[in-house]
Amino acid sequence: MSIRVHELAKELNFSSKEVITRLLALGTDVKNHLSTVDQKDADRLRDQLKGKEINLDHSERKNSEEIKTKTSEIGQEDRTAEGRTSMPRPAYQGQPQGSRSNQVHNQGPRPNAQGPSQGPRTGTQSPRPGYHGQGQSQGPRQGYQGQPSGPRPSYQGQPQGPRQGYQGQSQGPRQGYQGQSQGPRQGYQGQSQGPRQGYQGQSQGPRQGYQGQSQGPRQGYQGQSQGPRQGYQGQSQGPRQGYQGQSQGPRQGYQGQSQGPRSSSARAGAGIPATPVITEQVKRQSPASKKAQDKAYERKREMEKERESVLRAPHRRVQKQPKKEVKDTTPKHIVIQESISVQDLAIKMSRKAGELIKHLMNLGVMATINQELDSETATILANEMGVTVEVKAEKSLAVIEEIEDDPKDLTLRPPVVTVMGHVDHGKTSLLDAIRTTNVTSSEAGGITQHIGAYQVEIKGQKITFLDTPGHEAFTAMRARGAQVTDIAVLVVAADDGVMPQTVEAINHAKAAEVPIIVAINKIDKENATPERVKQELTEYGLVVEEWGGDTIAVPVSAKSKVNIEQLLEMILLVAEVRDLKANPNRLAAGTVIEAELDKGKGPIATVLVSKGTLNVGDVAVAGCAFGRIRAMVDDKGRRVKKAGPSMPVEIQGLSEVPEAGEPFAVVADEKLARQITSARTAVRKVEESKRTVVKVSLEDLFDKIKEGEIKELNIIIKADVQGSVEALRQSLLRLSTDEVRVNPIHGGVGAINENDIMLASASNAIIIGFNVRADSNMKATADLEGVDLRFYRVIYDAIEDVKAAMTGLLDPTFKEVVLGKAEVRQVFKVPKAGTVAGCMVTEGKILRSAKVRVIRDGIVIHEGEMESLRRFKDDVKEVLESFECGIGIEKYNDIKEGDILEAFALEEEKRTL
Ligand SMILES: Nc1nc2c(ncn2[C@@H]2O[C@H](COP(=O)(O)OP(=O)(O)OP(=O)(O)O)[C@@H](O)[C@H]2O)c(=O)[nH]1
Repeated sequence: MSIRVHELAKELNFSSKEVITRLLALGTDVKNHLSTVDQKDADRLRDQLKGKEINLDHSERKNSEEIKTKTSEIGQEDRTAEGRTSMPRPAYQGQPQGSRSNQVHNQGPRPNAQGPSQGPRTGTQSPRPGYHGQGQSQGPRQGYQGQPSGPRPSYQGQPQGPRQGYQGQSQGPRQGYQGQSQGPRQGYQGQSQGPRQGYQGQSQGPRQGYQGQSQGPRQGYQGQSQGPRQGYQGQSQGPRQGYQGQSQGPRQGYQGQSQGPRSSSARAGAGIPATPVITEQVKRQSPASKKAQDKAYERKREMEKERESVLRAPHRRVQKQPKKEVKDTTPKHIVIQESISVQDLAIKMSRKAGELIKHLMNLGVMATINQELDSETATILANEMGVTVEVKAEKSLAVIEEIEDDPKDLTLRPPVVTVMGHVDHGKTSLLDAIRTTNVTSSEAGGITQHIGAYQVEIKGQKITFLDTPGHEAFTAMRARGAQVTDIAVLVVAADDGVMPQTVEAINHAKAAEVPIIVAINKIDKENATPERVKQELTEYGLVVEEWGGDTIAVPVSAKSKVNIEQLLEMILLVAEVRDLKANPNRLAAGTVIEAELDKGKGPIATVLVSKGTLNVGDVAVAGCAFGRIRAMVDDKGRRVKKAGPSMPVEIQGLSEVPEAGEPFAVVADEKLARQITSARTAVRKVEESKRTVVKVSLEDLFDKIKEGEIKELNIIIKADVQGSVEALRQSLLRLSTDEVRVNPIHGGVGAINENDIMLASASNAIIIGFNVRADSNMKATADLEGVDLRFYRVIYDAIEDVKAAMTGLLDPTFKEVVLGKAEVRQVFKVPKAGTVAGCMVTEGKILRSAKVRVIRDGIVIHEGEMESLRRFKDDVKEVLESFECGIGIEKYNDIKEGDILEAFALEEEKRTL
């Protein structure tokens, strides 16, 4: 009856592998655990193992010394076909005497086994895995080697306890162990002197693995070697891997009496185990060995702790280091553009925005996180914080680069005309007359649309008229940087002559360096005196041709449509002289004339093409708006697909409503358009935050002159009477020097109005008010536009200030601060006290201590001290807005109802130069 290997193994309480080995040793052919073994072979194995079992039982009750004996006996019974067994063992040679894997004293023929081996083997002689020999081992040790007479992987020496890998005086050949084995074995060589793999007992040649008394460098164990070793070394002095008993060389792992440096744990003396790994075997060890082992264990623990702390220490340092590095990595140098927000700067500097704001406060700048800082402020701030700054003006996307056209590509384009003039002089009528008297038959029947501009054709040539008459719109557009007008038509009613707004218009056109054609209108009227108009015009630098000048003046009647064509011809003539040209074959660019949000069409904008040709389908950018042009309509309401230079068209397709006066341009694609508009939005934000920056002021005039920024000081003079305007103008003109020319671009009678501010803004001028005021709205506008307003009551003061500013000596020690305004509602004559004005405080507050100024129709008629301030019958120190009060002015009684009393104080001001 046969039995399967695994069943037999189970029965014998062995592993299948072991059973297979044993069966093979018995000559039974088995391959694996499923192989069948016949009854006879199984019995043979059973018989063989019977004795061993007895021994095993017995050995469990013995101490290690006995165990050794038992194992020897077991070895005789040949559990592993090695030692004294008669079974062949692979790789064994010589006379093995030491313990080997599971076999001691085996004598049987083994494959390659020759001679009595004494070297170390895998395992020991004790009933421990891998232990054999006479090592006097007392405790379980791994890799321990006392004074082994044979080399073993790991442990060698005088083992006292059962150890893994221990080999005492083993004599049998073992795997990896070579005691005094003399027979040729694989891996083992007892007293062999030749090179061996694995153990070599007393060999002297180079060996791999163990070497008994070898002195050469060895891998693995070396008995008395003296060289450096890896692992434990018994008495060895040579280099070894694994354990070495009394080694003196540097070793890796455990070293018995070694004196050399060791990595990992080290044990003193021979036979002290490195680690108590095999707990089962601890039971068997003697008290002495136990004590020694405990000691060793404790010591090892200590060493491990030490080692751990050493390992941790640098780790901790490594963890801390990055923190330090984070601080150190704060940039020391940054590159910024011309402006940067506090937040962005903080990010660039790797600092907190709050920190920057704090520093800014220390520098006297109150800023929010989103506030844009100019490069100068940002540089000062960063320097304060130890960071150097490089300002790199990157090419801004916000500005579409101007492409210079080749002169040969340029062709004549129609002139763009703006009609200006005084109120009611007939501007609108003239524009209508021109539009309706349009001479082209081809356009007859076309419904004229008001899209902000229109074109007329005369003698085959076109003229573009901007629909919004007046210099206000013209200047407002200029203030936005758009100068679309080529020629100004100045309408002067022949029956009225040159009026204040006529003068304004002349000055605005001159400031823009736009040629003027005078249309003397209403000549149909009986009281029309065109000659007087021509006469008056000369006073403003416009001398008509017939009087030897270069100003073209055409007498017209808008109402009767007289001389309209002649006017148009004159416009063409001037245009011809100006040689107005553009390149039609390029991407279009121009200006937004008007824009609105149409309920049906969305954002619509009338644009005037200045160069190139605009096509439906083009992607256009207008200010901060962009989009693909869906449709275009001309001034006659016709759908068009193209619009060349000087042609006004209404376009649809923009993302939002752009502002009038903003430039527009066609770009390559929507992506670029999007980039440009987002850059412009950013720029706009910056500009908004910089709005308060004064363009030119008397305070910084000297600096700007010095820096060469200003070569011309533009001044607008507003005075109570024309005589004062003239007097101031002449005096200021005389201040011109080689470095800077004083240029009074406009002078007029009356209060400072929005047009003055717009002109000043567009022309970078300052405004001098002589005996006139600007209302609070105008002041706010001036502040917004960055226009410097100056008020004087003495011409000499005004002259002196400008002079001082030009020479860098301006000393505005006192600055006037308007405290409040009161409107005179009633005037009382009080005996002895004089005239008292019953007022309503309309703005701010009136202080008793303040100075007071009497303004009538925007003109300052008196300035003096306040004599009394009363609420009902009580004297008070101040009266707030919306309260009534009585004001008496020192030595002044000419107060009238409707006058404005302005309370002001003079505050000392530090010079800013
Ligand atoms: N007799 C006569 N009257 C004219 C002539 N041109 C305009 N008018 C009249 O003058 C008045 C003012 O004309 P507008 O065209 O409104 O003048 P404006 O300059 O546009 O006026 P504002 O829009 O207020 O600035 C109207 O009543 C017109 O009829 C003209 O050539 N002859």
